[in-house]
Formats: sequence, C-alpha cells, structure tokens
Amino acid sequence: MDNARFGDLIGQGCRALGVTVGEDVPGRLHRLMGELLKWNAKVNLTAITAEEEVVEKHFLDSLAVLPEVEGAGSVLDVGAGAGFPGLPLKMARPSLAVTVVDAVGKKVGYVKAVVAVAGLGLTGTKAVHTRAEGKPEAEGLPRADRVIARAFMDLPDWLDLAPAYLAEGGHVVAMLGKALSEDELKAQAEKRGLKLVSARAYRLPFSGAERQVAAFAK
Ligand SMILES: C[S@@+](CC[C@H](N)C(=O)[O-])C[C@H]1O[C@@H](n2cnc3c(N)ncnc32)[C@H](O)[C@@H]1O
Repeated sequence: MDNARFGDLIGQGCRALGVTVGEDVPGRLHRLMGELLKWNAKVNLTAITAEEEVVEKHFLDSLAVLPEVEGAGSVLDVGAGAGFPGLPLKMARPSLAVTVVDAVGKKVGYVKAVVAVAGLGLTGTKAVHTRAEGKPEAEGLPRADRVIARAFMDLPDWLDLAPAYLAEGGHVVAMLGKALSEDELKAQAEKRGLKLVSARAYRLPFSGAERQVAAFAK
C-alpha cells in the first residue's frame, strides 16, 4: 500500500473514531507498518498481515483510545506484543512517557529496534522484557498515569493486576473486544475497591467490529 492510500485510510479512520493526530503521524505509521511486516517475516509478531487489517486492527484500534490517555503524562502498556497500543499512542502524542512491556524477548527486541529508527517519532519509548506480576520495582517497571492493555487478560484478571502499576490519581484502562454492561463493569470494579471512571463503546471504522474501552481509578 502506498503512503497516500495509507494516509487516506488513517485520516478516514481517525475522523470516524473522533480522534486527531498530527499531519506527520500517518507517514510515520506507514513506516512502522513496513518495519512490522518486514520483521514479521522472520519473527512471529502478529497474525494480522493484510495491510488494510493492520491499519484498522492495530493502528486505528490503538489510536481509538486516545481520549482515555489525553491529559496523562505517562502510559504503561502491559503485554504490548509488537507495541499495541503503546507505539501508535506515542507517535500520536509525543510528549507521553510510554513504556511497553512484554514477556517474550523477541517481541521486545523488535520494539527496541523500531524505537531506534530515526524519524519514526518513538524516541524515548522504553521497552522492557519482563513478566508483569504486579511488582513494579522488582520488574523494573514504572508506575504510570495510564496502565493499559489490549488482548492481554480478561477483565477480572486485568483489574487484579494493573492497579499495582498506577501512579497517584492514575487510571487502569481496559480495551475490551466485547462490550460489558455498565453494571457489570461497576461490579467488577467494586469487588476490587476500584471506581469505574468511564466506559465507551466504539466500532472499528471499516469492518464495524465492536470494541469497548473502560477506565478505572483506585
Ligand atoms: C495477544 S498478545 C497482545 C499483544 C498486543 N497488546 C496487541 O494487542 O496486539 C498478548 C501478549 O502478552 C504477553 N504476555 C503474556 N503474559 C504476560 C505477562 N505476565 N507480562 C508481560 N507480557 C505478557 C505475550 O507475550 C503477548 O505478546
């Protein structure tokens, strides 16, 4: 896919999702897709390899949660795999201090390699190879304003694990494939002494696939 077509898809997708990114971001995401697919031929990073699907299911789905990270200074993306949603969020909001963590070394190796690519807008992103088990200091992980994960754990397990990584006043953000009712989200939060801050359902712009993002505070 050429850069112009890619930019059109990102532009259309962002408009449909109601998020905005700087004008240099689509070109950088296009380069990141090139790196992802090049590396994926040797290292198993993602099962999604059709370019249109990478645009929608990796990049736009990551950018869709910009409203939930707006105003934060730092993001910790746990079980980030090839860097989703952390890398697109960093590209879109360069001032964010983003840490991505994964238990698989070759995935973290890929993230470190793309962070080092000049001009991608990922400078400063920290990539940590560790198994997150709720002990930030021992694991070398920072506490963050937004602790986020996608396709990592089901909601109850995520709400058990993630609060250990929260900075004062921060939010745990859950990206969910299937929407839960507000009552269910509140019940899951209350069981752990958390509060539901927000819940928002959205659809991916081209396939119409359903998603939900929910934020929780201590
Ligand atoms: C299904 S992938 C999702 C990757 C990425 N978040 C995405 O949405 O494309 C789940 C990732 O979690 C990682 N993982 C599983 N348990 C983990 C743990 N305790 N700590 C860190 N990473 C973990 C796996 O290595 C895998 O890369």
